[in-house]
Amino acid sequence: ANLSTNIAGLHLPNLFFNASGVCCQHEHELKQLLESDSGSLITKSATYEMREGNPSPRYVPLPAIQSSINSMGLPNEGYEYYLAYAKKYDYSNPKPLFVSLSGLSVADNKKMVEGFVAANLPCVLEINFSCPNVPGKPQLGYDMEAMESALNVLAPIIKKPFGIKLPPYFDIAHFDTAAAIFNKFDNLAYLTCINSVGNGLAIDFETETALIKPKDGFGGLGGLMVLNTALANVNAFYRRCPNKKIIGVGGVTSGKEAFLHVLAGASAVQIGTQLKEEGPKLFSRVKKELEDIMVAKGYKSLEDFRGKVKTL
Ligand SMILES: C=Cc1c(C(=O)O)[nH]c(=O)[nH]c1=O
Repeated sequence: ANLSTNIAGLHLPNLFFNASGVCCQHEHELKQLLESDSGSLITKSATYEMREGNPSPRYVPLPAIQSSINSMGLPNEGYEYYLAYAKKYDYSNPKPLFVSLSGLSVADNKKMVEGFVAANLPCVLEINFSCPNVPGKPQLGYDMEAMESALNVLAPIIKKPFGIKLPPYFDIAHFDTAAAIFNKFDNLAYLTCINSVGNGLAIDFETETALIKPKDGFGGLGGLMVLNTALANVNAFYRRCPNKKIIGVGGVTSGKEAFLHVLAGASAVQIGTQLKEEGPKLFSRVKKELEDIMVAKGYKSLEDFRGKVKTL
């Protein structure tokens, strides 16, 4: 079975990679991804300046439901660290490099994008419109006008194919409005759906206390509990944006959920919570699981079933 795929004009040897934020803030973590069975890798969302992020505990697994809650607060080494990494990356490596940028303002995103464009590197830029955990900063992904004006600034500067990281939407009208905006930008080559489901609250029954420290315990939800919201967002934009690819993320713990993401329309699949809990050896497991599923169902490539979810 062939698990290869193409995003933004680049070939990925297999469709799996990390969700931005997991196993990708520091070079040694990115090296682990390079040495794993992932098909690609993406860096932790960068801000213009380095950030420590929110106070801990700020990530907690919810093992009973194979999920997690986080309010990391955008800890990262600052965009120049990731620009330096992208400059010395070996692009003869079969794994393409994706770089995530999450500026605290459009001006910051513009400065970071200009830095990468000036360097003229083969890496793919992904603009994160959906960080739910920066206190006092409403996420761009839920402000349609702000998202469109940010794209009007950034898309012409980037020129090359790029992607955006989207929050989950929960209303058909929002899928319609957002897709209409995205379809205005030809070099917006792909959409990554979904970021964590924002501002959930996990409470410990025994101690009667919130599990994470930032924001009174409010944080982004990930893992199996967000799978069906993720599948809906992948399929909603797959149907509405025929000229764009969709990267599916949310709830992938095994080959089975990855299969469902491709059935919903995903061209690549990212893994966050399960990668955080299991480590990069996860990629060997889910690859094998998906290959076995495809053989059992008689599919030879992802194209044989991508987007072919049936309705009643
Ligand atoms: C980039 C910040 C993000 C963070 C974070 O650093 O808190 N957590 C998420 O679940 N999604 C994000 O996009």
